[in-house]
Amino acid sequence: MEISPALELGKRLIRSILDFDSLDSINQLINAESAPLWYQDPEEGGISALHAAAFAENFELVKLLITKGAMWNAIDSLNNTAADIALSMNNAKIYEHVRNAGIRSEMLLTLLSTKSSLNDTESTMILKSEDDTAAGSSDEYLSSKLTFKTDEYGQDICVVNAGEDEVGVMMGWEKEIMEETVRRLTEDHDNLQEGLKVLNIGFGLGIIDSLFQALDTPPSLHVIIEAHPDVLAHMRIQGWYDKSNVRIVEGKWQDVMSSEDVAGVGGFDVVYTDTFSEDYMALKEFFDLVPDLLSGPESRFSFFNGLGATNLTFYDVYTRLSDLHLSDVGLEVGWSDVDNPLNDERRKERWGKTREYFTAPVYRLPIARMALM
Ligand SMILES: C[S@@+](CC[C@H](N)C(=O)[O-])C[C@H]1O[C@@H](n2cnc3c(N)ncnc32)[C@H](O)[C@@H]1O
Repeated sequence: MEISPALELGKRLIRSILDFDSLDSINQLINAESAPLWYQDPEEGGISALHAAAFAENFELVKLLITKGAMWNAIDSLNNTAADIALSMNNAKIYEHVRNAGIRSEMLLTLLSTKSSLNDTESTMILKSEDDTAAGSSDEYLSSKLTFKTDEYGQDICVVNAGEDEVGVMMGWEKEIMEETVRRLTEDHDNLQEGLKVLNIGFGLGIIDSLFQALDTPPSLHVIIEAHPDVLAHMRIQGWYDKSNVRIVEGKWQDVMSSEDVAGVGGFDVVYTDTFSEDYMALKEFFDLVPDLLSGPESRFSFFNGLGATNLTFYDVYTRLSDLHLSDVGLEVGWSDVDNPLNDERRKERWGKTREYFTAPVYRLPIARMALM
């Protein structure tokens, strides 16, 4: 097939890098001939020049390409970024260089998109979800029908249809992550004996809420914010509305934070959020509210750290971005690794027919507190 001269140059650049040509001749293609750095060669598995430089383990060239504007988050046909390739080759130096370029670029994009005039900037490639099915669009999700069922492997799941796929809103296998989260949120908490004041956003299967209720001393107050009508109906059938220490706030968290049941409480001992179909910008918006939701230095905050978890580099970038943004609002995060319970042979069984959304080998669990001055 005939391709344009510009694409031909892009192809030559990738070939030249893979052939270990000298930095001078590669520079010639980039600087004098303006070979396009964005080009991804379908005949080479969809790799870009940056991928090729990671394959060739050419650190100087990786640095040069990043300086010249190569896209750190381009993925090849196997869904790998250049950083993933460096990681698979155990090249920490290249991995960190590309990943750090990602963190810088996403920090900048978050900053730009919070300025009102640039609110809808198209360039937020990771931060903004481009999926307008129920899995990526909050409005679409909230008006979709949910199904609660036990799958063919005996696992409780709550699913929604997103385009052709069935996507898990919450799946039973996540229980181990929720258990560890509750343990770390409550262990040795100063107010544990008198009953914690807990705020949870997103009920799903009610796994984390059931764990809070099952504490030796149940919460003195347990506020749950939930937006989906089918989940609320499910909660009613299960008797959550009848529990004396539980208050259910119906609606999107974005709309109810100033309500008496949330702002009127005067601060919580534990705050957790785990919503669905929301992107990083929404999470960042929530982070900004957290200091006002906590009652004091003993209070703890956590969130389901699942964004980007189908790609190691993206997961790392999101995790570090969260850490930086939480520190901007005065919160210090302790991270711990929990083995992904899907690493074993049960993996295929656990996903059943649903779309996989968490494939990282470890879950990076955050526990944040007000940083001491
Ligand atoms: C992944 S599930 C939560 C699972 C829960 N952590 C558990 O342990 O079962 C996400 C929940 O958040 C709800 N949700 C999504 N967007 C929301 C929003 N903007 N405000 C409040 N709830 C929301 C969904 O309807 C769903 O019930």
